[in-house]
Amino acid sequence: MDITGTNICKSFHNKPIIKNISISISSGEIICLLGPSGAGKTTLIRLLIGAIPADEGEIRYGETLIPSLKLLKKIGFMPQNDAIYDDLSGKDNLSFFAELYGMGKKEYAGRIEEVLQLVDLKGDSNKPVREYSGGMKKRLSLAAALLHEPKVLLLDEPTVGIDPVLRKAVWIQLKKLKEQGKTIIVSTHVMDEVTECDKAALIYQGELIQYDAVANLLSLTESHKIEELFFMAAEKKGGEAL
Ligand SMILES: Nc1ncnc2c1ncn2[C@@H]1O[C@H](COP(=O)(O)OP(=O)(O)OP(=O)(O)O)[C@@H](O)[C@H]1O
Repeated sequence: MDITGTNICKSFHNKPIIKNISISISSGEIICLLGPSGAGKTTLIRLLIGAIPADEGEIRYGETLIPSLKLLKKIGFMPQNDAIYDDLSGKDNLSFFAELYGMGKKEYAGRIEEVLQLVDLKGDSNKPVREYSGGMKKRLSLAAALLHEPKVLLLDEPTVGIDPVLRKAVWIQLKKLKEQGKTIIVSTHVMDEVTECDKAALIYQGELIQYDAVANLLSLTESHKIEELFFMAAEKKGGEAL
């Protein structure tokens, strides 16, 4: 499902946080929203799922305007701070989310096993989440976002706080999901992760400073490092890049 944002603006307390961003994401692509802390990535994701309204502009999934109750079932969202319950087991957390998504018990029992397998948590699914490591919690959150087989996945910093081996495992899973035709939007401030994506949207101080295929973006740099594009943006604006 293609996603199109047109002239999106959002302010908090009269301070512009998202400044006239237009972006098109084609079905089946993995794109990353890359930018330093405070650039506006989480705010843009919240706008893209319809969790907060834009002050100006519009967002459409296909032809449908966001927010839309009908679309909610097609969207999987993984927040930055894992929204899972420590006292419940991994499996009980997933049952809870399945009920929230309005899935029937018969439907979700099998699906829970599938997503647990996908994130490699089958062996630990009966343990309470308080006994999980940070990486296991991230993987459980990813499983929760996938339960209802959404067409579009928005993941807010899915690899923050997890070690490089698990980070790689998350990316392998995301690529498998892309192969299944899912559209995936991932926010990150880890510049290296950009090479895992088809396209990168570089967000700096609430503006979309570049949006292109990763190879094209790298060709704009001398160092072949994406940081350089932020340094150039900072120089223009007299601010700090990272
Ligand atoms: N609900 C809110 N009310 C007021 N200000 C907010 C709100 N949400 C975000 N902001 C502000 O908007 C700016 C962008 O925040 P946002 O969380 O979108 O950045 P980010 O790029 O996701 O950062 P990080 O990488 O640290 O998560 C910050 O200055 C933040 O304080």
